[in-house]
Amino acid sequence: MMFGSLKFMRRHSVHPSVKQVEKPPIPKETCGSWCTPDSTPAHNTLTQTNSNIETKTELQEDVQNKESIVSQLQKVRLFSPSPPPEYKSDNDITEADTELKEFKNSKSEDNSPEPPPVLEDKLDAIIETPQSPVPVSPSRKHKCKGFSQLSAFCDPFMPIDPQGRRYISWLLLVTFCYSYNAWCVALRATFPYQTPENTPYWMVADYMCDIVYILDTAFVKPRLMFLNEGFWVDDPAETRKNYRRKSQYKFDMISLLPLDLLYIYFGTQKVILRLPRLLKLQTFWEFHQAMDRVLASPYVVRIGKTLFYIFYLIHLNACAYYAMSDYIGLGTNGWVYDNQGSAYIRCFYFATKTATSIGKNPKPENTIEYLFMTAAWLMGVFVFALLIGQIRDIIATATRARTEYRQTLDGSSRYLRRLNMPVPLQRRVASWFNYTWSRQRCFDEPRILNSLPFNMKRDVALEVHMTTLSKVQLFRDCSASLLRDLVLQLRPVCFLPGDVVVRRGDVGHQMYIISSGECCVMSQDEKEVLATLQEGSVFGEISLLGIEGLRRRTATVRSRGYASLFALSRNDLEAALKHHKQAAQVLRIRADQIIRENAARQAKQRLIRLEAKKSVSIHEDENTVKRRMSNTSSASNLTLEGRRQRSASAMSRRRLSAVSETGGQEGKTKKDEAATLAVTCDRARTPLPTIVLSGD
Ligand SMILES: Nc1ncnc2c1ncn2[C@@H]1O[C@@H]2COP(=O)(O)O[C@H]2[C@H]1O
Repeated sequence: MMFGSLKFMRRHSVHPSVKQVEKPPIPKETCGSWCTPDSTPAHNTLTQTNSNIETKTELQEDVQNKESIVSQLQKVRLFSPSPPPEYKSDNDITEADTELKEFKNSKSEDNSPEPPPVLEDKLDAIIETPQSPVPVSPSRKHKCKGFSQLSAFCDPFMPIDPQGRRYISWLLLVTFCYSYNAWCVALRATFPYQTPENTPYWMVADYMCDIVYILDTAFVKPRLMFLNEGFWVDDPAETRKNYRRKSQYKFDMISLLPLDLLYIYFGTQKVILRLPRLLKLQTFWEFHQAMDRVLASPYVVRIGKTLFYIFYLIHLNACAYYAMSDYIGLGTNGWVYDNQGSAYIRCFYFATKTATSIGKNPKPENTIEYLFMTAAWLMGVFVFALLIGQIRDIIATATRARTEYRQTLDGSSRYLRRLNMPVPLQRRVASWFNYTWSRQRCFDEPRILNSLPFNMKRDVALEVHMTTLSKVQLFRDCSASLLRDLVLQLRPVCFLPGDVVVRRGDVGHQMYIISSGECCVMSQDEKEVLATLQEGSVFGEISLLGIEGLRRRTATVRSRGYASLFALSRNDLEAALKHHKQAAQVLRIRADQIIRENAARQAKQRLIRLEAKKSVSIHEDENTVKRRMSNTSSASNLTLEGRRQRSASAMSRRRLSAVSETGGQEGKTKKDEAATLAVTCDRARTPLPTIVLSGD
C-alpha cells in the first residue's frame, strides 16, 4: 500500500491548477517527457529518500518536501498559481530557458532503468498495421534466426511470404521458363529450326525448364502462406492443403504431364507434345501482378505485358503462316512464303503486316489461303484494339495527375486574367501551383486518403510525414498517442519566398510545423530577424493557447524561400491538448520562454533608445551653456554663484523639453515612457498569467 502510493506520487505530475484525483499508475512509457516529475529534482529527492521511509510520518514529511520543491519550480512557470517572489536581476528572465535545460538534463541523469524511446522507435509502435504480410508468427521468426533469407527460402519446411522479394524473384524464373516454352514450342513445331544436330541442346533447355516447373509445383507453391480471415497461415500442412484446393494446382499438374515420353514413338521432332507446358499461365499472371504491386511505376509492367501478348499473337500468326506455306508448298504461288531469306523473319514480317493492316498483303489464291487471311485480319483487328486501348489506358492513368494539374493551372490563369488581376499576383499564383506540384505531385491528397478506412488513413499519413514529424520536439517530448491524434488534422500548405505566414496583431487560427524550408520571425518593425525556424520547428502556437492578452499574433513570420508547412487549426489543437495535458505544458513553457525573451528584448531596445536621447540632450545643454558663458563673460555684475544657478536651471529646463519632445513624437510623456519601461521590464521578469485552455 505504502509503496503503491509512493509509485503513484513518482509517476504523476502535480499541476496546481488541477485538482489531484487518485488514478491507477500509468505505464512508464506514457510519461516519457521532461515535464513529468520522473525527471524533476523533486523526483530525484524523493527517490533518494524513499528507501529510508518506513513510517507513515516519514512518508508524509517526504510528500511535503516534494510538494515544496515542485511548487518552487512552478513559481517561474506560466501556470504558477501564486505571485512569484521578487526577481533580482535581468538573468531571471532567461530562467525558463535554464529550467527547460535542467529538466532535460535531469531526464538523462534519471536512474530509471528504461530510457525514453526516441520518436522513430515510437513511430514503429504507432503504426499498427503490418507493413507487409511477412508472417508475424513467432514460430517462423524463431526458425529464421541465424539463417540467411535465401537458405530459409530453400528450406523445404519453411513457409514462404507471397509478397517477399525471394518469391517474386522465383516467379521471374518460372515466368522465364514459361515464356521459353510458349515461344519455342510453336517455333520448333512449325519452323525447321530443330535439327538432329541441335536437338540435345534444345532438350537440355527443355528439361531445365521442366525442373523449375517441378520445383515450383512440389516445393514452392505448397509452402506459400495465405490469409485466412485476416490471419496469415504459415503452418506447412495448411499451406499445402490450400495449394491443392486451388485450380492452379490442377493446371500446374497437367502442365507437368510427361508427354515427352512419347518421343520414343513419334521422335524428338514432335515438339508439340510439350504443349501442356503452356498451361502454367497462372504463374505468368501472378508474376505480373506481383511486379505491379511492388514497382514504383507499374505502367512499365503493364505496357510490357501488353506488348508480350501482341508479339506473341504475331509470333503465332507467323508460325501458322509458315505451317500453311509448308503445307501448300513453299514458293508454289504468290501468297505462300517463297523460302527466301530467314524464314522466321520473313514470316514474322508478313504476320505483322497482316495484323496491323499496314502495307500491301499478298493476294490469297485459294480457299484455304482466303480463310487464313480472314482469320489473320480478324486477329489483327483484335490486336490493334488491344494495343491501342491498353496503351491509351496505361498512359492516361500514368499522366492523369499531371493532366489534372495542367487543367487546374490553366483554369486559374484564365480566371485571374478575366478578373484583370495584377501580373505579379498572377505570377505568384502560377509559381505556387508549380511549387505545390513539384512537392506533392497531386492536389487531391485528401480525396485519396478519405477513401481509406480511418486507421489505414492515419498510418498512411504517419508514414508519409514520418521524416518531418520525427524532428518535431513537441512530439518527441510527449506521448506517441498525441502524434496519432494529430497526424490526420495536419494540412499541408506551401508558401512562396517572402510570403507572410502569420502577421503580428492578427487573430490566430492555426499553428504551423515546418516540413521543409525556413521561416523568419520578424521584429516589431520587421527590420530585424528574431529567429530563423527550420524543419521540424513549431510556431504560431502562442495566440492559440488562450493566454489572457495574447490572443493575437505576437510576431510576423515570413517564409524565407519556398516553405512547406503543416497547418493545425485552433479547434484541432484544443481538442488534442484537452486529452494531452503534458503537450499543453510543453507548449505553455515554450510560449512562456518566447514571451519573456521578446519582452526582455523590447525593454532593452527602449532603454537603449532612451539612453541615446538622454546623452544627445545633455550634449546639447553643455554646448549651450558654453556659448552663453562666452557671451556673458563681459557681464561682470553677475556673481559666479548666480551664473551657476542659472546654468543649472537652463539645463534642467532643456532636459524637460527634450523629454516632452520625445513624448510628443511617440504619443507619450517621458513619465509615461518610464512607466511603460518599468511595466515591460516587470513583465519580462514576472510570470505571465495562468493560461486557460478551453476545455481544461
Ligand atoms: N523570439 C521568438 N523566437 C521564436 N519564435 C517566436 C518568437 N517570437 C514569436 N515567435 C513565434 O511566432 C509566432 C507568431 O504567432 P503567435 O504569437 O501565435 O506565436 C508566435 C511564436 O510561435
